[in-house]
Order: sequence, then C-alpha cells, then structure tokens
Amino acid sequence: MTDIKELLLSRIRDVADYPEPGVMFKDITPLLADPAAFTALTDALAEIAERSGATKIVGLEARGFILGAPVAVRAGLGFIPVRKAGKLPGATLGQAYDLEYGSAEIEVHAEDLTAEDRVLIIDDVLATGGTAEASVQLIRRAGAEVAGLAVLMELGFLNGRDRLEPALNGAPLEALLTV
Ligand SMILES: O=P(O)(O)OC[C@H]1O[C@H](OP(=O)(O)OP(=O)(O)O)[C@H](O)[C@@H]1O
Ligand SMILES: Nc1ncnc2[nH]cnc12
Repeated sequence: MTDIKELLLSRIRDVADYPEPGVMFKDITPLLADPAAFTALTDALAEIAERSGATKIVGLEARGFILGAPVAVRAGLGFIPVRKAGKLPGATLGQAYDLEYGSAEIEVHAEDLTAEDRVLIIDDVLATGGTAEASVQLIRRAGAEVAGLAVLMELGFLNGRDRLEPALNGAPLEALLTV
C-alpha cells in the first residue's frame, strides 16, 4: 500500500453498530481533523477530477460536500450540491433510493446542470451503491454527462460496484481505498 493510502486508512475510525446494530461505520472525522491527511485526500481527488475532464464537481450530502468542495476549488471547477429532499429552494429534480441503513431521496437544482456539463461525482463512502446510483440517474436526467464517480472508500463486501457499474455505463468508478 502507498504512503498516502496508509495515511488515509490510518485516519478512518471504525465504529461498530452505528447508526444501527450490524453496521461498521467508517468515521472520517479524524481524517478531516488532520491537515496533512485532508490535504493529501483533496489532492488525490483533484487529480482524478483533472484526469476525468470534468467541467463540474457534484458532491453528495453531507460528507460528499466536505470532500467535494475543496476538490472543486483545487481543480478550478464549479461545485454543485446534491441534497437530501426538501433542502434546495429552487426548481429541483429528485431521485429516491435505498441505503445500507434506510431509504432517502436526493435532489439537485435543475438549472445547475446542462447538456454541456461533464460531472465528476464525489462522496466519502460507497456502501451498497444506492446513493451513488441515484446520483448518476439524477445527473443524467438533468441532461449532463457523468464523467465518473470518485470516493475515498469503497466497502467491497457490500458489492456497491456491481450495482453501480451498469448505471455508470462505462464511466470510471475510482476508490482511493477498498476495504
Ligand atoms: O452506498 P450507500 O449504501 O448508498 O451508502 C453510502 C452513502 O451513505 C452515507 O451517507 P448518508 O446517507 O449516511 O448521509 P450523511 O453523509 O448525511 O451522513 C455516505 O456518505 C454515502 O453518501
Ligand atoms: N458503513 C458505513 N460507514 C460510513 N458511511 C456509510 N454509508 C453507508 N454505509 C456506511
């Protein structure tokens, strides 16, 4: 494993049985609190953004905002928030989905994405892939192209990649870490 991967992994805390029994929660707050690790993560994701040819970064609420916003600034791209339903004030498009621990709906401002846009989606964790799959569908319905999806960590045992790959339709899924 590279030094950067070791650094990132060492700053992610496992919390058993959160938010419900049977879930091993991957807590990224120690990583965010460490400026060297947070900078290394931002740089690695910005490099993926530059390679992808993306014109915009979409971050998925809430932890995808924390990672996606500095990446957008670093890569010189606009940042578009995909929020949980009911939080955006303008005209929205929405998409329902299932989570490892529940179900939810996400929304985006319809006017934020156009047919000219190539979007890199950023989030912290790929678990079942439900959130990511819904975001891909949402971005396509908004008329934009999906340049790829980048996450800090993929939970391989939940097979989110298998669920997501048909929706990605050839666009890359890049995970800095896989556990
Ligand atoms: O692959 P999935 O099974 O869809 O799970 C992954 C999603 O779950 C978490 O977000 P959560 O909905 O818990 O929201 P939060 O970031 O607001 O805590 C995580 O940040 C991803 O967005
Ligand atoms: N196990 C997990 N840890 C952190 N975020 C998650 N989102 C879905 N499953 C998760």
